[in-house]
Amino acid sequence: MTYHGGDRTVVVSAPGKVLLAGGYIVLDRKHSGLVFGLSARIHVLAQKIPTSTGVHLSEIVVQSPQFLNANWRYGYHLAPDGGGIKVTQLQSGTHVEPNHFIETTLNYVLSYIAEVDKRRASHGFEASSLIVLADNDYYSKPKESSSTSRPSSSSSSSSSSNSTNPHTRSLSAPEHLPSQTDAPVPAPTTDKPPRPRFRHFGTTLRDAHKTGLGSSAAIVTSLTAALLAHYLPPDLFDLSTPQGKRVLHNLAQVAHCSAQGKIGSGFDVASAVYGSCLYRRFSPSLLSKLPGPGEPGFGSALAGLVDGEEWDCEIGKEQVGVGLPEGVAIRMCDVDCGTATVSMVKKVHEWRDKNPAEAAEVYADVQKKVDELAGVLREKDVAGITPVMKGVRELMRGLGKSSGVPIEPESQEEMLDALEKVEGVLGSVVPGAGGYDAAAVVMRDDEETEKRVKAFLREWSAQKEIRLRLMKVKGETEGARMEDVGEFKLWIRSDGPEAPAE
Ligand SMILES: Nc1ncnc2c1ncn2[C@@H]1O[C@H](COP(=O)(O)OP(=O)(O)O)[C@@H](O)[C@H]1O
Ligand SMILES: C[C@@](O)(CCOP(=O)(O)OP(=O)(O)O)CC(=O)O
Repeated sequence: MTYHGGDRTVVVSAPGKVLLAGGYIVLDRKHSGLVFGLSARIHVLAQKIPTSTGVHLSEIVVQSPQFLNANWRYGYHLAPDGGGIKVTQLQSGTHVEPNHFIETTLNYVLSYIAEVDKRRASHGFEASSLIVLADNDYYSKPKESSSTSRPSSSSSSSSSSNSTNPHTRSLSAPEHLPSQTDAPVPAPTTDKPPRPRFRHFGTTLRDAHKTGLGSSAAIVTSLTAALLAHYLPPDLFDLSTPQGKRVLHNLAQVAHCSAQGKIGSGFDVASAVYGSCLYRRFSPSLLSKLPGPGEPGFGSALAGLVDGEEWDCEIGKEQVGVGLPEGVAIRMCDVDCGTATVSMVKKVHEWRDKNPAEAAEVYADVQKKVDELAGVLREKDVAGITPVMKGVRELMRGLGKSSGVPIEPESQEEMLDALEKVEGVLGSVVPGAGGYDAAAVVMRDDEETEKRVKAFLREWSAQKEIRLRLMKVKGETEGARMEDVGEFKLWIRSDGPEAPAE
């Protein structure tokens, strides 16, 4: 007999991140970093896959309909000796590349659920479908040729009754509706099609061009929350409560760290859950004793850790305040270049270990600027933003020079100096680890400033033969949240029960 813990249809979203100040120092628990959530979110819709009477389907299907070949099917079993629930990717027909972040998240979250919801028998997971929908800014625009060869929602679903709804117009629906790859190529039209909310990128995920907004943290967080909200009854998981957020944070951190190889400070998962904050990391030793998925004792050790009191990270929401000063926005510039965060971190750490006294001094100076920047933003001191941000840039440039790491490389320095002269721009930085791939701009939130910044970036791109663009995404303070299921009707299975909104 299968236990139904709720199996509700839910949609949860989590925001992307920008580490405005505190890169590198935030890896050390002595210090903290100022992180903002972003308006670009990754949404996960969780729903039941109905089966005929008497048939038991043990399958969890995850689909990312904005990409080619992005359907992952998993079987699952209870591992011996308390090893938790272990999933195995099922292959049928075309080879589907594994998705390490999704698979790891399923192992951790299903094991946690099986452990805390004792009423759920060992095989008590009803089959479910999870659909991932990422806001368009997470990836660079596909080239024109590829975008016209893919069915964009506006064409593929223009005959649907929902065609006037921008949320449902964006894509053909995933597998249970006509398949993306088989959908007809839209007839050429002279009208510019409306911009879909969730566009098809015309590539596999591996070939997609990420813009560095923190896709893995946002997907791990929203997938974790969707699974918890789908399978657990509300008395065991409620995202609107501090306890619900705590469980989500701890579980998503553990899963993300494991998938990522335990290298990050976790600021990206923290902001995916809580939104903007002054973040102090947890002690890395917290995770050191946890067995891996499937290993003896994994299930209970995981639940003990997630629900336990040892978490020493600090999420300073009050240090950041309720939002940015009126009329000021954080915007992101995609520089269309990659940066290797991991090797940069390694090199900075090598330098720090060889020069402990100098490094401690620089780290302390950066920390001062992090606190000052949080302070001017919190106090809505618009005039204070420019000098503090200049100070952040200077220190990060210095850290880069000392350690031999291109944190603010010359090409970025030159560009940011020129950008800061544009009227309405209050400050800029290379966010996070820095490098060549992005710039964050704090600017006046009005059309004229946006036009001037876009014109500047166009001109600079032409002059330097690079591709720089202002993304739509803006800094925002809210973290993970339940979404209105009604807005995602196109992706709700027509063969399943119409679900309550939340
Ligand atoms: N839309 C998506 N659907 C499914 N998986 C995704 C999606 N976006 C990101 N991922 C997962 O996250 C991984 C990217 O993580 P990573 O390289 O750390 O990038 P980021 O810096 O954006 O977090 C992908 O390989 C994939 O496993
Ligand atoms: C160096 C860091 O402190 C900041 C890196 O920030 P980014 O925003 O550059 O990160 P990725 O998008 O994952 O590359 C490492 C960390 O804190 O995890």
